[in-house]
Amino acid sequence: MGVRGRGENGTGGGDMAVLVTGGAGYIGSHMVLALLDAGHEEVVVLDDLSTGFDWAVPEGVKLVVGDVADQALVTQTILQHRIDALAHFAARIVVPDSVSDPLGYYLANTVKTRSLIEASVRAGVRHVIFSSTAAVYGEPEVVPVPEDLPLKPINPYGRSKLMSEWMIADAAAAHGFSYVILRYFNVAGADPAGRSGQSTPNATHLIKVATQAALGQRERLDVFGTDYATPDGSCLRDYIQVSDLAAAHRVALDHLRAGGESLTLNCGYGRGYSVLEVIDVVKRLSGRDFEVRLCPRRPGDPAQIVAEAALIRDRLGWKPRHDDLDAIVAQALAWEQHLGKRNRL
Ligand SMILES: NC(=O)c1ccc[n+]([C@@H]2O[C@H](COP(=O)([O-])OP(=O)(O)OC[C@H]3O[C@@H](n4cnc5c(N)ncnc54)[C@H](O)[C@@H]3O)[C@@H](O)[C@H]2O)c1
Ligand SMILES: O=c1ccn([C@@H]2O[C@H](COP(=O)(O)OP(=O)(O)O[C@H]3O[C@H](CO)[C@@H](O)[C@H](O)[C@H]3O)[C@@H](O)[C@H]2O)c(=O)[nH]1
Repeated sequence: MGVRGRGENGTGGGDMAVLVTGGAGYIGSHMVLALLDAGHEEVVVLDDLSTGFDWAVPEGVKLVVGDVADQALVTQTILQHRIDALAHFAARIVVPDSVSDPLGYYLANTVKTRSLIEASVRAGVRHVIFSSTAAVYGEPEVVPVPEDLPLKPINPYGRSKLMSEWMIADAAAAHGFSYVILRYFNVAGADPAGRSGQSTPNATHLIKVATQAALGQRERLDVFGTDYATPDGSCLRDYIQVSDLAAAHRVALDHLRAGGESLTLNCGYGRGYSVLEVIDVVKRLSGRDFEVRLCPRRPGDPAQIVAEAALIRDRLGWKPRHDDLDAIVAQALAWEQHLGKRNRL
């Protein structure tokens, strides 16, 4: 372990590079933009394009198309591009899918992460940033949820991510790399400059689905459950804007490269909105009154999940700049319109 090398076609210069797995996807593409905007030019994306898009990777950024579990490819990429840090976004991400296909999720999110971490550590990666999720808390007894609450995920997706968290912490202790595990709450919105957004055609995320309904791309919106123990009976979520989340990764990278300690941090704003509140905002901002159907609960959904959001500000000095549901929904609507035009071309 710990042997570094350099391939014949290295990125060059003294700077080390970041490997972003899943960088052609929604959140990963925003991290690539955040790194470029901050002047980190040495970024390499590894993505199998299963849910991502090659056009989401900015020009000039190297895209390696392949699987994170392909250890030969990972090793070659790390050595060739002098990678010292790994930001691991690649995963399957849909909670109800994980309930119907748990083995697929444990393979994609746990087994493949094990393979990636092994290859990365062997090739000399020093720092790991891992995309975890609020789903590791399950149905929390305390809201807002602090990081040290007992972890009791209630769906295979959350368990697949929690196992990876444990694996990364154990491997870091044994092999001497440092890590930041970021537990995202509900990620939404788009790059305010319109360079990227949530582009998966069959995405299941509430704000995406609601904006598609508002723009006439879906017949209606189904609300999954109105009998929860919440103020209006629908589920409460803490929606974090995607560029704010990307900025959290950037400061996490700076922290680790400066020799900072390993951390596990919530990424949210600390305030919950109900499904019905979100729908109202989408209707108001779009000016469209689409059909909303009240449906039974969806399997695997916790009633409410809101971040205790102080630790990341304290430890990383992270300051959100887009904590505003109206702005998040407006960005999502603008991105959906952009995609609509793009698809008609
Ligand atoms: N979107 C959210 O609200 C949310 C919340 C919490 C955590 N997360 C986590 O954030 C990360 C990114 O999610 P996203 O919303 O950007 O999803 P996404 O589907 O847009 O991005 C995932 C990317 O990973 C790629 N990928 C998947 N499996 C791969 C593999 N085996 N090898 C190489 N590439 C692979 C896909 O092609 C895609 O580009 C995931 O780890 C997810 O669990 C997302
Ligand atoms: O058409 C829809 C879509 C969603 N919802 C509800 O809206 C809420 C949010 O759902 P969704 O946007 O699908 O996100 P979550 O299931 O909360 O999961 C997201 O947020 C988690 C962190 O909280 C991440 O781990 C997951 O990857 C990410 O998909 C839930 O109550 C859903 O039941 C609806 O009522 N109708």
